[in-house]
Amino acid sequence: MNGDRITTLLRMDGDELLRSEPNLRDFFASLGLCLPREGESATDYFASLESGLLEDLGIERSELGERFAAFVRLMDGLKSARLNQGVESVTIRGGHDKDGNQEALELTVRPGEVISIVGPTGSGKSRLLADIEWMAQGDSPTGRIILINGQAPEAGKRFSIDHKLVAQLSQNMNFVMDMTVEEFVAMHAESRMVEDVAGVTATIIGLANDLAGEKFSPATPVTSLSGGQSRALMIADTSCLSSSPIVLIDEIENAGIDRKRAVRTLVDKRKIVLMATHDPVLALMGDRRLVIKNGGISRILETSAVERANLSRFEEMDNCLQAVRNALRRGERIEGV
Ligand SMILES: Nc1ncnc2c1ncn2[C@@H]1O[C@H](COP(=O)(O)OP(=O)(O)OP(=O)(O)O)[C@@H](O)[C@H]1O
Repeated sequence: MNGDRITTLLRMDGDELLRSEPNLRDFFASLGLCLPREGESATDYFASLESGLLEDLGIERSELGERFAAFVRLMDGLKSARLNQGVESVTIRGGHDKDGNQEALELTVRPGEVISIVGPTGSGKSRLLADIEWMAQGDSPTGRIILINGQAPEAGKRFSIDHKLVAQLSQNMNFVMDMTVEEFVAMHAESRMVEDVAGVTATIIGLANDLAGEKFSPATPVTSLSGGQSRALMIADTSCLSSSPIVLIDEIENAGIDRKRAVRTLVDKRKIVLMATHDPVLALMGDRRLVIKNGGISRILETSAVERANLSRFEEMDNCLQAVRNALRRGERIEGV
């Protein structure tokens, strides 16, 4: 289909390539590679990579071109999919908290915004996500009303499974099917009618392995994936295959996956992202944060410039803790910190 375009991209100067297709940065990052330099085409770059490095990364040189092509097709497919399906805004019209006190607010969120949801355990963060997922119309325990483009969605849209407006990544991923990872992802890719099922499947599994601490193979049965691995697979799958304009993320916990990278993978300028979290770094990645107390939204805070400036410091602290966690998982002593 777009073979000429792929050939052109492969021959383009590295700098120009990344300027015209900034998303390709993710392609190189997902393989653990640096970016091609100015004056160097992707083809030249692939040819110049050291064999030892490729071996370490577990990629054959001959696969690089195919993977590149699969990524470009995926990117083009997503662009042409009607990504936001006409969703210009989501409005949360307040209901009441657990004691019946009114939640006096009307909050409108637009594509490109990332909203974090914070609050103590049991305060109602998941409930808020569920209200949005099911586009509550005063018929949930909170009495909230969710509007799409300022209007109540038609019942058909609300309960449609094929054209879901919302992609929900929930806390528990329980696979019950007797399938390998590859079969599972391929089945999903087929159901989304992508052209290059094998390429897309390889891209998703590659991305999931980048996010997961412990690697898994395409032949691993989905039922034997760990919590973190299945979560990583779901994140990669959602980011590559979901065309839903609204993405809900319920706590990317510390199950050994690269949480910040996972969130960056899911955030798309054309989507509305709402994320419940207890993690300060993830919370501050949002443009605004909703503070939930006793079942109601008690405050809406815009992430301030000072908080953003602090974020890099918190990230450093988080990286340090993450290194300790990883060392602990590897069975090492934690003495040299
Ligand atoms: N406004 C409300 N009115 C009545 N019940 C509510 C309200 N908000 C939340 N609940 C209920 O409170 C319980 C806890 O809420 P929820 O699971 O959303 O908490 P959470 O903040 O996600 O907790 P955690 O951080 O542990 O995941 C649920 O049973 C939920 O349905």
